[in-house]
Amino acid sequence: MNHNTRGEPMRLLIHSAKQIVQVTSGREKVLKGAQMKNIKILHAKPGDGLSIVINRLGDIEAVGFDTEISAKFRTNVFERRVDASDQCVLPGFVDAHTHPIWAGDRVHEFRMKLAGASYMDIHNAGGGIHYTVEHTKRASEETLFRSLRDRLLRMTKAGTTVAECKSGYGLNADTELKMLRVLERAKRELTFVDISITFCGAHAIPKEMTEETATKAIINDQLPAIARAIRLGEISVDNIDVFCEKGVFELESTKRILEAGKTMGLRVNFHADEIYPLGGAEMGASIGAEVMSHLEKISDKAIHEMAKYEGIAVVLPTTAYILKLESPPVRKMIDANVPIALGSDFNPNAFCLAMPMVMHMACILFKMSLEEALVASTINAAASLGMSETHGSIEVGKKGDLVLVDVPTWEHLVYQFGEHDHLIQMVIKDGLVAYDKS
Ligand SMILES: N=CN[C@@H](CCC(=O)O)C(=O)O
Ligand SMILES: [Zn+2]
Repeated sequence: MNHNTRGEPMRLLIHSAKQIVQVTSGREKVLKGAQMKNIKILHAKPGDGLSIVINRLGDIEAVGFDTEISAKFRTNVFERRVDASDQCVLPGFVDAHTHPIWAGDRVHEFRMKLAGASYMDIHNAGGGIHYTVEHTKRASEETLFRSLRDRLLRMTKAGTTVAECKSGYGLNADTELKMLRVLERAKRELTFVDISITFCGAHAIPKEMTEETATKAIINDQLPAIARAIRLGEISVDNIDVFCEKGVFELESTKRILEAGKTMGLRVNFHADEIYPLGGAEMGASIGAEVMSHLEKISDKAIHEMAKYEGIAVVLPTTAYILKLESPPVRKMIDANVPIALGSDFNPNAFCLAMPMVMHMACILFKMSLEEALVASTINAAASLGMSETHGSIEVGKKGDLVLVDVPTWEHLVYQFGEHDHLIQMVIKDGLVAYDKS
């Protein structure tokens, strides 16, 4: 308990829990290598459960046994008390990679893929991202906001309290700005989730352009328009992304766009080496990219380089599964001390919003351990967004973002595939109830 909080009203007391999965307890900002296996867990003692106190700023004030906490806080009034008997408490999940704002689903392409078409076949024939762009261009801001809110709420019900959210279905300044305004509105209005906003105008080459003209349009038209809107306080942008892939934005164009974003103060967080081993991650490492996603085809050299400067690898099991891609070499990356984070990659190609399912798939497809999958969905995912000082673990001083789960031990949330709706009882965001199953 911090000094001078004696007697102050507190926002929330959670008590009687049987496990608190803190993940970290020493203010670690990111975990790598063998550290990803060693998570911090508190266990209730016979007759003494576990408590968490959250103050009126929404920050964690104390974590400990019920008896200690009730003695320390005997003079404090709690705005709300939650009895977590028989429940395990985990940090809110951080989804490190999502494309949640778009109109026009692609269920027809799911059918085409089942019949044998590849992702790039569909993309090159004008479908895929291009199909979603056409629908997103025509959608109003209000329509986009409503569907975004609904998707984010569904994520939160599955335990997500922080999500990285990309634009990228505009491909021109007007529609990209429209998407970024909607994301900004969500960031300001929605209290159940924190959002890290990513500009992904380089998500595909518009049909009427070449790679070169599209690159110039992003650097000379979209980025300046975004910088202007940021200056006017209309939007905020945290990260810059490019779909760096053979036949989309290749190495040279990707580098130019990322460097232009970097000059604007954006964090570099881009799609690399997903389908073809283009060398995207080597290029990313050469410019010190904070984060690279996918990495199915990452080279050994890039793994080595990322480990040297602690570049974070965001791996995406839903996409690898749906597109039947070879898995990224996650074990090799962990052994080399590259910090790994997980994302749902929610998008019209990979319609999955639930981090418990992502963790399960990461264990099976990418051979991650349960602990590694949890670290990758909490502290490391927060680190990928530059937010791990405040999010991603249950520690005093951090944000009160929690998931309360009715399971014998926390591992059940990952083990019981697809059962998160049944198991998650409550999600807390900044000490307020964001979702209550009862
Ligand atoms: N690969 C590029 N971007 C997305 C897919 C976007 C889409 O197909 O609409 C991804 O991360 O998987
Ligand atoms: Zn993506």
